[in-house]
Amino acid sequence: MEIAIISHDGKKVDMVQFLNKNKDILSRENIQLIATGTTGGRAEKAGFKVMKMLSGPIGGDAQIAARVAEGKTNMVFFFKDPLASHPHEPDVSMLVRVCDVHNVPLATNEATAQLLLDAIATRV
Ligand SMILES: O=C(CO)COP(=O)(O)O
Repeated sequence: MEIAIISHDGKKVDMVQFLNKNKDILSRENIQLIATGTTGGRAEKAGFKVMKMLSGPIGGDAQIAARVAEGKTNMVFFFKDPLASHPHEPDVSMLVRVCDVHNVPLATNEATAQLLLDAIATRV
């Protein structure tokens, strides 16, 4: 199962904490992590194996959306910062839309991501 992790700058610390908290499941052999560039770099520093795309503002969200559309990415954890504006908002909306088009689970906050991860923990 391929899980994409993405976090806006204001949520990167939360994302790393979330990853560490769920290290057991996220390090399983049948889970592959992919990430936007900067989020992926933080995850690598925390010891995770991650396939990094471009940074979000220069196309990383779009690359992950393409993988969702191609059926390669099965779940998306996108810790959005609702209190900041983002120049690449069209890419963010596009990713959300593509997840809906393809019925791919998308968590836009930590609480939802935790529920999704707990739901698959017994299956992967
Ligand atoms: O901007 C982002 C998502 O829209 C995240 O990208 P980075 O992980 O490269 O910062």
